[in-house]
Amino acid sequence: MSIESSSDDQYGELLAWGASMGITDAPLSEQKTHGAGQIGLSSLCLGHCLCIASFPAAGGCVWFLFFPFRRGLAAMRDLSEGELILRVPGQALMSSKTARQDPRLKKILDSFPALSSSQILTIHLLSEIAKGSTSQWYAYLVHLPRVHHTLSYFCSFEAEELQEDDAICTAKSAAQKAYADWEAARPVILKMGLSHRFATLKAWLWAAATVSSRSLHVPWDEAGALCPIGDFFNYAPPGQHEANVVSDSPHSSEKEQQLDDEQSGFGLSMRERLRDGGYDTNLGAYCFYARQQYKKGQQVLLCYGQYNDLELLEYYGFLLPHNPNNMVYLLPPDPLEFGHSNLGASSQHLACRTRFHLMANGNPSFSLLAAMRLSAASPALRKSHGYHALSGQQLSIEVDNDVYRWLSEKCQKLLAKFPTISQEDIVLVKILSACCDSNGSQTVSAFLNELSKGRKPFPDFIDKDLLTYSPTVLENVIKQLLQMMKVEGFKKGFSDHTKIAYAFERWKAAIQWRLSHKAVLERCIQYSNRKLLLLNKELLDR
Ligand SMILES: C[S@@+](CC[C@H](N)C(=O)[O-])C[C@H]1O[C@@H](n2cnc3c(N)ncnc32)[C@H](O)[C@@H]1O
Repeated sequence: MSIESSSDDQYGELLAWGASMGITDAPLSEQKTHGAGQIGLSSLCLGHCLCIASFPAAGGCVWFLFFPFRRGLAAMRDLSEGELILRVPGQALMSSKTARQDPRLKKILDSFPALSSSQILTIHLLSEIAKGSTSQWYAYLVHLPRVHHTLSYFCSFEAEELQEDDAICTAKSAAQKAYADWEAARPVILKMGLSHRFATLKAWLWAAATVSSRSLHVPWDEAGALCPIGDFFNYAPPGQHEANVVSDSPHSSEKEQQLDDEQSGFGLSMRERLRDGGYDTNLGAYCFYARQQYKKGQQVLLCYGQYNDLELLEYYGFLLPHNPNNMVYLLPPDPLEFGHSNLGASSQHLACRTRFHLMANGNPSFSLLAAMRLSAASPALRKSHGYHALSGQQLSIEVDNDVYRWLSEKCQKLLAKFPTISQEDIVLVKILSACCDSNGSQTVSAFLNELSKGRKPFPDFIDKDLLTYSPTVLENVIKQLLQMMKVEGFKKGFSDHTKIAYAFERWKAAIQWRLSHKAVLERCIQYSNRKLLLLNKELLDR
């Protein structure tokens, strides 16, 4: 078993509370044999299929800072694909419905009709936490994570470190939206008479991020519901086994390209999307199914939906080492860029921007390729053979030549706009990881001390292989670290090692995000250049 099973002591009360609420991982047949009303046959709600466990968090964990482990659910025995593995009855969920079951909260909420569902759920969470041990969800609430690193937490420096305009804008908007939501919800929190600490922006950010990163879809409320125990499942992206993210091999056919496009777009099979489970109105419970076979001890994962890297960071505060659904949006060129008139060219580009993107493996999406081919074709060719492009076919070798040259140059230009190169990002991530992983706060402070004394050789705890990087790369990295030390938030937090370490984690996440963004552009350049070589050969052979 590559995991550490968490003792029943630590989660004993939660598991017993879960059983009393009817949460169970026992098979439905047992419930039938023993009759309804005896769902919790065992005194603990887990143990038949699942247990709470800690898994090594290498590569993907952002918020479990000083603990290189991530909590999740493990298989207690071999599980087969499609097996029902957990049921959480509706009465155990926290949603806007249960918010309105609290008569005091309902009365106040009724006088604030403009609040969104997410705001209501966030207020509900804060109000239950404020109740302490008298809350019916107390046993669950005490196990919620204390820290999140969703984009709403990013300060201006951290947002800018994403280095890409759309991403920076998304991060800043997330922080602004959280602030605006808090301002609008604060009168409700104050009217409820909760203590001042529950009305702070800090408390709001935490509660809103908890809702964002843990709520599951329910049919009756767009904010979803908090689902005790069910929200212990960590995430696996859809289509993980089909997509070959790291492969650099070009597509052998346009058909294959279309298939990839569909898998990473709207073409996921219903089965792929739904087999994880959802709220079952017949059973009156949230039901979870094994999405694949699991061996005893393996981590059981849940697909929360299809997200690119920025969305994972925005809603969940973490990044996957390889996300098959990552993408880089890219608007197709205007025909004018190829010296052709744009009369008669499609003007739908802005309307369906998301369909124009580079996929995680660097290949253009089906729609982007079709649009580039149409733009690169002469008006006459566009008119006579444009439909070929729309069905994924080449219009001519010359057109494809122009397309892939444009694409390669475009990606090079985009890469050149970034203030750092990938190698510098890699070194920075290594340094920040060393700061956060080894000795936690002590390491951070030792590191900052070394830096403030202007010592150029990296402190001992930093990976020695850093010295194999070119002096220019290292100089630039040191410049960035020193620049970061001047940032107001960091300066103030120097005495608080935990705060600094959290800030390092967010900074690291921003750098990792831009690294994976650049990696897609780099893969696209390689892909386009390989295509150009093949096309040139075809031209010569003609
Ligand atoms: C619904 S909770 C899952 C359970 C959570 N690990 C816990 O201990 O409560 C979602 C959060 O878990 C973490 N998480 C989930 N899947 C992850 C993954 N594949 N890699 C890294 N972190 C993940 C992220 O912090 C995310 O916001």
